Amino acid sequence: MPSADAAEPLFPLVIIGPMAAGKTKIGRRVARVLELPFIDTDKRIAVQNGPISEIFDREGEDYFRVLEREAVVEALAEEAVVSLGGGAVLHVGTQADLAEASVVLLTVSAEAVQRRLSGSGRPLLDAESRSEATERWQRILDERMPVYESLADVRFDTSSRPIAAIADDIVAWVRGRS
Ligand SMILES: Nc1ncnc2c1ncn2[C@@H]1O[C@H](COP(=O)(O)OP(=O)(O)O)[C@@H](O)[C@H]1O
Ligand SMILES: O=C(O)C1=C[C@@H](OP(=O)(O)O)[C@@H](O)[C@H](O)C1
Ligand SMILES: [Mg+2]
Repeated sequence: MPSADAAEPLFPLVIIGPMAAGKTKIGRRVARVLELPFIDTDKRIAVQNGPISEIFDREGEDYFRVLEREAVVEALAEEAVVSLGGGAVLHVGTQADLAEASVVLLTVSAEAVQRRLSGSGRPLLDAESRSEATERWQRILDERMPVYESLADVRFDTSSRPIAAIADDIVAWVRGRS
């Protein structure tokens, strides 16, 4: 993992990581504390196109990824805290863009994520049971972890601490580099 360099520009400040790691909730909180705008790319896509699960049903994942890439490009142009969807980092253009950004990776254990998944509206985790959803989550994470790790400047685990405490740690990291 590259080390943070205080000479590098802070923006964009981007939160990445697996589904239900806390990117949306914690990113919003970080933005509030830093008094910056907050952008969640999934939220933007949903405002313009309807719920994510309906986009997957209607048009398929590939179409969602096109919309997602457009939302990411737009978001990264702003001085904001930007939380991405878990799969946004699969796009090679986004990987290149994130190499120039400040990137915070949020991680979470499978045990903790299991409690966060019920009725989550995440089409890739649609399953009969919570344990099946967690198995899917794990398989997807195993595939993506090398990408997350290659892009991250710093990482925080969200499995067992409150959202506010994790957000404060991220803010301290940001302030330490600016
Ligand atoms: N540190 C945490 N402790 C407990 N629950 C959390 C924590 N962070 C997030 N959650 C919960 O997990 C769920 C997923 O959070 P969310 O921010 O939507 O994750 P992501 O955007 O990474 O998919 C939400 O219900 C949220 O309240
Ligand atoms: O990991 C993924 O491929 C996805 C993650 C979701 O966002 P969160 O990571 O915020 O749940 C959302 O973009 C979509 O359901 C696909
Ligand atoms: Mg999210």
